[in-house]
Amino acid sequence: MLEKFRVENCPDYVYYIQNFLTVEEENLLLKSVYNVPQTKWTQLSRRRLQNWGGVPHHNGMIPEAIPQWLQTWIEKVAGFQVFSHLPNHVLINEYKPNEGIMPHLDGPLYSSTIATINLGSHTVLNFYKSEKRDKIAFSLFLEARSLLIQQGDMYENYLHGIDERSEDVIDNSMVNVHNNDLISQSLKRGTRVSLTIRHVQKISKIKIKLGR
Ligand SMILES: O=C(O)CCC(=O)C(=O)O
Ligand SMILES: [Fe+2]
Repeated sequence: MLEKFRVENCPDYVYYIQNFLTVEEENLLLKSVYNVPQTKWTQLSRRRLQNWGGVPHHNGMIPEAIPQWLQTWIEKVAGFQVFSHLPNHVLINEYKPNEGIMPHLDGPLYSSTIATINLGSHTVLNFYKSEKRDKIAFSLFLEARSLLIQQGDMYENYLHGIDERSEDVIDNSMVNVHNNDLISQSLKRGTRVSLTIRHVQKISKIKIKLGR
């Protein structure tokens, strides 16, 4: 089912689905993201984030209920049958222009399939061979309303990061760009919201009793 979305010229496996969401769905989802209490946001120096499902921890994540507006999207993405377990965690990141994320690996807290819903603005996700952080191996051009699925070698062995810039020049290092009209175009970034949907492997048995 996903085969026609497979991205070539990069390690196994990457799937990229343009217009996975309609504009209406994008607006509704953004509305839900911005409708949460301010205390749900964690402000970092170069982005802010919301953790849903619990905070992953090497001793085990203490599970928290995921709201229906997110669960709906978890189930839509799981419909592609790429996950061996139903995802139990969503990390929402918000990047303003000139914000990004340093090259990193997501590590063993998560199972090795990850889905990203992209909202609000394009960005460019860069990949690095673990031993060579200084040189970009290849990149993906992520458009608003798209879905990215990564698995296996791609997830386990390549660092990923987003440069802190206000615009991106599209070039041939972006392995999922097939429209030659885009090459050399300079695109201004807006505010991007990404939803990273994953399965956290280790769950704590401790149940938090809610007061009452
Ligand atoms: O915003 C993105 O697409 C990347 C987020 C990310 O790499 C992370 O939170 O670990
Ligand atoms: Fe990451």
